[in-house]
Amino acid sequence: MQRQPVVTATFDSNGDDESVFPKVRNICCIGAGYVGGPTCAVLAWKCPDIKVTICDLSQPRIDAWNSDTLPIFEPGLSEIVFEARGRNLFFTTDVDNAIAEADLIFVSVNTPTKTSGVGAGVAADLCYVEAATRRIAALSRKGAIIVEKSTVPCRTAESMRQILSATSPQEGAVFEILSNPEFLAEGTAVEDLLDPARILIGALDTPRGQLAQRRLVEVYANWVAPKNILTTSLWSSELSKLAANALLAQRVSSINAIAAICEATGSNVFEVSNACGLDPRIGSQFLKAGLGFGGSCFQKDIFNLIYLSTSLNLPEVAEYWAQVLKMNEWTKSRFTRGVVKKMFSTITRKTIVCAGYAFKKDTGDIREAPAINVARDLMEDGACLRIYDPKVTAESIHESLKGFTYIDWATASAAGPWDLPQAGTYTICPSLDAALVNASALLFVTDWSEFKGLDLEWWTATHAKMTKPAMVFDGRDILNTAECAHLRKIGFGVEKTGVGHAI
Ligand SMILES: NC(=O)C1=CN([C@@H]2O[C@H](COP(=O)(O)OP(=O)(O)OC[C@H]3O[C@@H](n4cnc5c(N)ncnc54)[C@H](O)[C@@H]3O)[C@@H](O)[C@H]2O)C=CC1
Ligand SMILES: O=C(O)[C@H]1O[C@H](OP(=O)(O)OP(=O)(O)OC[C@H]2O[C@@H](n3ccc(=O)[nH]c3=O)[C@H](O)[C@@H]2O)[C@H](O)[C@@H](O)[C@@H]1O
Repeated sequence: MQRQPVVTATFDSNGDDESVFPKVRNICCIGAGYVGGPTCAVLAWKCPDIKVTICDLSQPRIDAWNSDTLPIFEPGLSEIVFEARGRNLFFTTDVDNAIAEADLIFVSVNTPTKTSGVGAGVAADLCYVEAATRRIAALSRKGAIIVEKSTVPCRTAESMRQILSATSPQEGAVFEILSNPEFLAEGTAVEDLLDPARILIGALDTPRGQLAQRRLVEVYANWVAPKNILTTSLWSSELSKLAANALLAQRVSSINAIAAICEATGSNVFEVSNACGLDPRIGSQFLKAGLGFGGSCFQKDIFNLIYLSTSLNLPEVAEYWAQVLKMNEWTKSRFTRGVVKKMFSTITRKTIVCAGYAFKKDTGDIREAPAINVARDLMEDGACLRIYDPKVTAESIHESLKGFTYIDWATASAAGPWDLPQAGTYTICPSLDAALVNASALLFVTDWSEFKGLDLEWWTATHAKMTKPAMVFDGRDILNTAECAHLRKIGFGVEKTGVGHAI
């Protein structure tokens, strides 16, 4: 029998019978990534009466979630997963069954920037959101509350609604779409989820939309204070997520622009940002100058905003946001240019240590990490790079440096200074101490806590084993003013991003 689409019944806004969406008991999360995994693990931990099934198409990812070594590193996450897993938290590749059973479905799939076709390089690729929506339409037996967790362009819920209306074969299935963007930051995901600054839930202003919104509010109310749960319209909620990331990224680009002025004028960007941040109208957060922002979202979400502005015929708005990205790219390359310049304008065959590779501390994620640009630029200039990061896997470093020659640690560590057969190579090192033997320069590229507060003895021993003149380039505010002075006394050349030499 041919399946008949149920067109109007699925979004009938007059049906405000509470039983349409009973209290949430069974949640499915599509996408077991950096957002879906931690978000729904915390939800399950906080709501033992709700069954939470996190599903993904990737078998290795689900296997890792079901193992002792989770696929992502987040402080505090494993304890939560180990406690809830098997009780009311489940990880599976059986996406279809999880959808069929659920009364609320989070869509937490990836929304990367398109790499080809219309909008290539700027527009969000919604193919994963659409595929998930079509799966829900096909399999949800009675309908469900569908929650956009992924970051999506404004009005994506409308496209999802049309797909559900046109393709759901289940007679009488009732769907409602909410927007509930995620604001967690990697490295502090568990903290952010347990004590969120706000939970944002957007819904249509219809009785059914409001009912669905109430159901999701009830879930969060298990651990989030009511004053921190914000309800808005669907479109405001979708746009708020893009706006929040754009505003945060803009602050980072703004302070990096000031950092360049500081270096040229002999001032100190950390003193400047402290002075500015004490004004409560400005605030102190997100004013740390450095190597530029990385991570999977800031760039992608600003591109998204640029594409939206352009398609709304607002070229000046698009240009404004494009400048934030331009400044970020310039910041990353400025750092590398500074390194080359200070090392007598040549780094060919010089051993340079890249301390950190993740886009920020407390994560193993390297998506859009400034370290990748730095590593590639330095190798193109002939450096023999030694990379050390406490959490990033060798596999992902290799993936990000395809096309460059890898030299294993045994070979690299046996070679003396300038002894490597080839310029422009990289090695992954077992520790920072080991990496520094015979190195010409140490670059702080990620703000790992273990790089901070290294004592005078350590620095003296390090200077002794490095090739002279030994240089330290601090791109992540690792060294304070007193430490910089101590290091110079020992004999290091020290350059800190955003800090000009006193005149
Ligand atoms: N990474 C972060 O810190 C944050 C990300 N976001 C947003 O959340 C969304 C997800 O981001 P991440 O978790 O970082 O991505 P991710 O790439 O780590 O995870 C997405 C997962 O979805 C799975 N998937 C894709 N299509 C599927 C389908 N049809 N059925 C089942 N599984 C499917 C993929 O296999 C992948 O494992 C994005 O829109 C992102 O912008 C929002 C806030 C923070
Ligand atoms: O949508 C997302 O993916 C998330 O993006 C960011 O979170 P995240 O990218 O994980 O990490 P951030 O702490 O925001 O740092 C982003 C980048 O900016 C850099 N940064 C941050 C702050 C600062 O002052 N200076 C600075 O250079 C960091 O080193 C890092 O490379 C936002 O902070 C989250 O609210 C949002 O949910």
